[in-house]
Amino acid sequence: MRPAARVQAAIEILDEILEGAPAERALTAWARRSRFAGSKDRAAIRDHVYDVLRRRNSCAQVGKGLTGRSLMIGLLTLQDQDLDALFAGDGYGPDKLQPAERPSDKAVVGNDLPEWAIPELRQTLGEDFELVEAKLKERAPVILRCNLRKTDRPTAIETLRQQSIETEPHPASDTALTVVKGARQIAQSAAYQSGLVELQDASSQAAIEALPLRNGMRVLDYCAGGGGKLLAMAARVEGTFCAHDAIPLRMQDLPVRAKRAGHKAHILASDDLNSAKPFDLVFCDVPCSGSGSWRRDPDGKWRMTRQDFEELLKLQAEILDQASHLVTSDGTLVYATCSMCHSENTEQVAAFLRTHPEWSIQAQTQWTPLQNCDGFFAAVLQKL
Ligand SMILES: C[S@@+](CC[C@H](N)C(=O)[O-])C[C@H]1O[C@@H](n2cnc3c(N)ncnc32)[C@H](O)[C@@H]1O
Repeated sequence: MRPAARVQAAIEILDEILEGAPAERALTAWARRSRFAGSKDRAAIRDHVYDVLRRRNSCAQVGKGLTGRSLMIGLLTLQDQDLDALFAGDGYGPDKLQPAERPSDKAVVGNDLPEWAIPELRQTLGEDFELVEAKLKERAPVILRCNLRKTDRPTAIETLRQQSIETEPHPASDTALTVVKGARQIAQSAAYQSGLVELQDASSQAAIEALPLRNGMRVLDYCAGGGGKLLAMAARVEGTFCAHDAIPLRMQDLPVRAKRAGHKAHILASDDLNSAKPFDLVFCDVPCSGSGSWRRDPDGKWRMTRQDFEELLKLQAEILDQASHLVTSDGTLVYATCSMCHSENTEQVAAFLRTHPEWSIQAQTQWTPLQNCDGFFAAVLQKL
């Protein structure tokens, strides 16, 4: 496909997203009905769509409208691309640019955040708010976790290099590697397929590294999902690792991932929890706004409403309370989110402590993209 045809494809996909389709679904549906497109075309179109979603307000402002076409005019202007060459009206490219569509001044006012999130983020980030907001417009780096059960970081770097994937150590965690070349080869590489490395952001790895894990512990990942946090914990110590999720289907890949990594994960249904022995550590990676990972999932940023957010806050408090009953009398409860919103993090922990005076905070950490990682929050709570 020529660059202009890729732009036209992005316009059509963005129109579907604006009508309510989730971005991933719209991209997949387009790829299915466009068998002529190769993997490079699909990747380029995806980049256009995600670049727009990261800066939707700015693109709409410069492109003077909230349609796929205006957003792409805005994006390409912000990227200093030759608009007339791309909107030439030939082949499979978009129609010629009309005089009224000429973009407005590139100087953008305002930000690329939903209204409800602005006070939340300001409260957490203080004077870093503008810097973090600017970072959220960028593409996120690809980060790997080297699996300490199978390798160490220098060996993983060398093994990946032999497979044409260049990485460098990430300062946030002793297991984290930033991919600087060859990101698209990772899933097919022997290093990934044999479980030497996993995809995981550096802040999640740093949060796991800071936990008081010891050999022999019984650990429960209460909101396990795909099991990323469970696998990262199991790589660090010998113990019994159990996984639970309110939607068990979300854990369907976990057994295969655990096997690849050389661990065992015991899947527990909600009913099993009632009769389970207490756990030394319960990790709650609760459902959240995802504001810390809006670089990776910018669609999520525009989908959540204030009402959704308030419902999430209630659910988070319920999960924290339920999970606290599953911990041994001297055990550890970890509350984590991939959010930078005040109400989801420190406020949520403070509210829990007010109603559960038998718990105290051992550590509470907020990561932000200014540390070259996704925003993430973890509070380690100990029973008194
Ligand atoms: C942030 S995701 C977990 C991601 C996962 N820990 C990982 O590292 O891949 C939150 C998970 O919580 C689950 N969840 C939602 N409500 C829950 C509840 N009441 N109890 C337990 N899990 C719940 C969701 O199904 C979702 O998989």
